[in-house]
Amino acid sequence: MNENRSLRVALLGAGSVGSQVARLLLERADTYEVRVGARLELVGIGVRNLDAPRDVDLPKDLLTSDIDALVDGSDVVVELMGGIDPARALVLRSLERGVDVVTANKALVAAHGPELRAAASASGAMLLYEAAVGGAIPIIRPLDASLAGDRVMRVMGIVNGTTNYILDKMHREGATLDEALRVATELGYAEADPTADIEGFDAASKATILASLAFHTEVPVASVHREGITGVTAETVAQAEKDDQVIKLLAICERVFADDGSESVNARVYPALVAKDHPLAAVHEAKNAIFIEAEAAGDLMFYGAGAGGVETASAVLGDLVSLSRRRVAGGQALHPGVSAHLPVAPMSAVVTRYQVTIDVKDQPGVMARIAGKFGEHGVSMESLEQRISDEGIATLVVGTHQARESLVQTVLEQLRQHDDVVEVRSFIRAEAV
Ligand SMILES: NC(=O)c1ccc[n+]([C@@H]2O[C@H](COP(=O)([O-])OP(=O)(O)OC[C@H]3O[C@@H](n4cnc5c(N)ncnc54)[C@H](O)[C@@H]3O)[C@@H](O)[C@H]2O)c1
Ligand SMILES: N[C@@H](CCO)C(=O)O
Ligand code: NA
Repeated sequence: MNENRSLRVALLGAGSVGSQVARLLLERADTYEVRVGARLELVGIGVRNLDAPRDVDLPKDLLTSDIDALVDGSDVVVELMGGIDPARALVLRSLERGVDVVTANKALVAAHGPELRAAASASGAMLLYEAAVGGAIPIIRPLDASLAGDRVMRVMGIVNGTTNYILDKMHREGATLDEALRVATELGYAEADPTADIEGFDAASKATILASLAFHTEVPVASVHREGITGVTAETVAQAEKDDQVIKLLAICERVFADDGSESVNARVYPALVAKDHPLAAVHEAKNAIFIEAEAAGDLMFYGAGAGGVETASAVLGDLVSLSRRRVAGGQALHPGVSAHLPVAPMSAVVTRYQVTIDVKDQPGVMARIAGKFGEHGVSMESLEQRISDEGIATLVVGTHQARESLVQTVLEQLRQHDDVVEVRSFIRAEAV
């Protein structure tokens, strides 16, 4: 901070989120000065193309394509470019120089969190990333600070706005995935490459961040089991509707206990069935909702805008005000390292419920033989229903009680080879039914 009590803020990226951060930072400069005790002076906005059309009219003299010079002449960097390169190098260089950083870049934090935190700890700089998970919803700080004295057992919820928007439109309006994705992109919810959303990479990055904070351990993004929503068809949606259920892309992070009492953690992302009367089913459009189960606190629920430029800008600005206050007060930045070294349990060790839809040859005794396959492997069935019978083919829907993933996968493999089976049509986990 200089003698005039101002902090030089460099903004990198002026897309959906960045342009809103710039607008609010300029409009609210006087308010923030009072809140922080120093002026947050936007010294430049790093962009790729000075003349690109933008959602917001930004002062031309603030735009620059010389990002290195901008970063090197700042006290705080707000990284809203997205992607790994050059974001990683810019953030790392800033932290190494003792420059505080705010980012919304979950891909970066998930893949390089330990490296970035180490650089911040070494120089005393601060790294905040509230916007990286749940958009506007405060979720990073509650996990990192408010629940620091508790023992979190499970974190579960909807953490990707784009896929929630798409699935919601498929259920409520019969939209196709492609149509709904186009609108979600226009609304500024999707990633620059929307494959990250629909294939579950974005949610997996968020699951890594949530699990690492919740369990104080390192959960590499590569260890997160990931399934996206491209396999969710109009037929799966219609079947869920018939059963008063909806399909939601869920991220689940939990402690897993083996029979010998040893503890590990698991983080996973997949589309799952949710009962229509469960609160998650009422999460529409690009909203997110995250449930935390903690030993002392019990059940907590966080809900709000999970994506969107201006909504996400709120979380970015919250971080900016917060770290600037600390800078003004002269406080030391704290980046607690990993305090538990828990192994990551593979997907095969997970226990949950399942729904399997199987086309079988419609002949005497077939239901009993299919049921027998589940029983043989210790997978207990909750329901077995014959849905349709047409031209000698019957469609069976099997719902299981809690079962281990490895056992269910073995049953599926054997069913695919079974003489009675024409096709295993779909397989989905039932998480909140
Ligand atoms: N959009 C959301 O709802 C949302 C919510 C939470 C977090 N985020 C995260 O925020 C970040 C920004 O997202 P966005 O939606 O604003 O993206 P965006 O694609 O709308 O904007 C990114 C901007 O950065 C610019 N940029 C990219 N690389 C650059 C480079 N090398 N040099 C200069 N400029 C460069 C792009 O030209 C673009 O204008 C991403 O990390 C994203 O994951 C977005
Ligand atoms: N593309 C992301 C942005 C918010 O992180 C989403 O749809 O959730
Ligand atoms: Na958030």
